[in-house]
Formats: sequence, C-alpha cells, structure tokens
Amino acid sequence: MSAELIDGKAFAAGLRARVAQQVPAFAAATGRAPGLAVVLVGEDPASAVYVRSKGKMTCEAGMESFEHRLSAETSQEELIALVDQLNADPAVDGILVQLPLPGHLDSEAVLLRIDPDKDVDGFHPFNAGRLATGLPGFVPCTPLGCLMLLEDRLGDLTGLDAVVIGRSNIVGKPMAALLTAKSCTVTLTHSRTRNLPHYLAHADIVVAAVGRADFVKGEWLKPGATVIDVGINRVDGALRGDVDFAGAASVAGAITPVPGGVGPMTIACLLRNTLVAAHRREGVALDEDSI
Ligand SMILES: Nc1nc2c(c(=O)[nH]1)N[C@@H](CN(C=O)c1ccc(C(=O)N[C@@H](CCC(=O)O)C(=O)O)cc1)CN2
Ligand SMILES: [Mg+2]
Repeated sequence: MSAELIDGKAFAAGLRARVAQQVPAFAAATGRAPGLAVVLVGEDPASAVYVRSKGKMTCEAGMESFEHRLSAETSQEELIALVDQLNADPAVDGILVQLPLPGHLDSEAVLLRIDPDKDVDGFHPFNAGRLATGLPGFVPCTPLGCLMLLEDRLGDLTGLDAVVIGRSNIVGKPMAALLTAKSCTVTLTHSRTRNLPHYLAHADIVVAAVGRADFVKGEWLKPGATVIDVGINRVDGALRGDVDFAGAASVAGAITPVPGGVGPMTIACLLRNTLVAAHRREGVALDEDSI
C-alpha cells in the first residue's frame, strides 16, 4: 500500500467538537439548545444503529435530541401528521426521516412535506434546487462530508478532474453539484456507464457511490488520485466499500477506508447542518465556513 489513509473518523470527531463549541453561545442568545428530531419507521437493524448513533452524538454535542420510533405498520397519513407536528414545533430546528422507509410508504411525499428550513438532510427538492443553482440551502450530509475530506487533503480543488460514480439523489447528484461549484471538471458516471476505466484514467478525484462491493479496480485509477469510497456493502458479515481497497491503495495517492472513512462524516455533517439550521431560524449570526 502506498496511498495515504484519509481518516474520516478522526476528521468527524474534530467536526463534532467544533459544532459542540458553538452550542453554548447559541443557547445564551436564545435560551435553548439546537434541536434535532429523528424519525425511524420499522425495525431495519442498520437504520436502528444509525438512529441510535445520531441521538447519542446530538446529545454529546450539547444539542437536544427528539427520537420518534414508529412501528413498521405506520400509515402514510400518520407519518405525514408527525412531520407536520415537527414542522410546527419551535424547539425542533432539524428534521430527519431515516431512509429507507418500509415499502408501503411514499418517501418522496414524506420528504416533500418537511419544512425546507428544517431539512437538515438536504433531501427536499427545494434544497436540491438551491444546491444546483448555487444558492445557500442545506447540502446532503454524505456528499458534504466527502467534500470536506477532499478539501482537507487537496486544498483548492479548482481545475481538478473529478469522476463521481453513482447518480443517486442522496450522494451522486449532489456530489457532482458540489464539485462543480468548487470549479472541478466533473464527470457523473454510473453502473451503466460504458468504459468507466476511460473516464477514471484522467480523474484526480474519484468518488465511488455506486452501491456495489469492490466495483472500482485499482488498475483503472490515475496514479496519485484521491479516492473517496462512499460504499457500505455487507458481504459475508463484513463491510466492503465500492472500491477494491487493496488494489486501489497501491495506485492512489490517498484513499478513505471502509469503515472509518466517509461513514462517520455523515453524522458529523448532520450535527453541523442542525447547528446551521438553528442559527438561521433564530437569526443568530454564525460563521458557517469556519465549522
Ligand atoms: N435520512 C437519511 N437516511 C440515510 C442517510 C442519511 O444521510 N439520511 N444515510 C445512510 C445511513 N447513515 C445515516 O443515516 C449512515 C451510514 C453510515 C454511517 C457510518 O458511520 N458508517 C460506519 C460503519 C458503520 C457500520 O458498521 O455499519 C463507517 O462507514 O465507518 C453513519 C450513518 C442511509 N440512510
Ligand atoms: Mg447518507
């Protein structure tokens, strides 16, 4: 292995500490802590772990956590009613509905119901549109975390060639928009792209979010590339990324591990977005770029 390891776990811990540092001043100005409501529907084991972590880290940052656990049989109307209640609650600055939802529920309609000013996941089409047009809004946590790791490693990204693999609304598309806003030359590829190695051969930055274990091979990479692996694939009880780590690590300049790379950044960025939402809602000044 010659690549440098990008320690997302350590970076995320630093980000959570910077968020926590800002909470007392907000509380002094408003008489309350920032509040995050997380909604879990059903018993998906991975989702339950993520929701527990979100609650724990929200409290550790000095913020208020409101957890809503609903049965797998919850109806669309009941879920929408809860979102309406959270939209109207002044103690709630951020609302997150844990995905995936059980199959009988309409995720798009639920996300559309969240007040865009409380949409700390950045999944509402209003915030997606703001990101696409370069206006301030909320950026989805996973691609925001990837961008922070990239800027920490590479500094100014201007002019770099970036290839994003995966076109989901949650990672691939917002990632491409963020890198475009940072003046990268971005190619958005996906599982159906013909001749992916052709595009990767020129990429200074690779973000893999395709959802297939070991999909990206080391020999496809440009030597020295910075590789961000968003994949969390469970194979025979172990976690695997979307990148063949051993092969890629002998070619890349730097790479995120799985676990311990992008994953921890997702929750840290959620806390960051909640802090930002609270300040914006209360009209309290915050230097958002310093966090
Ligand atoms: N409403 C949302 N739903 C989902 C999101 C999201 O951002 N908003 N993202 C994922 C799940 N997720 C957070 O919700 C998440 C995934 C992974 C991690 C993480 O820390 N992963 C660890 C490994 C953990 C493990 O062993 O499973 C790592 O990569 O090191 C945190 C949060 C889908 N749903
Ligand atoms: Mg995510």
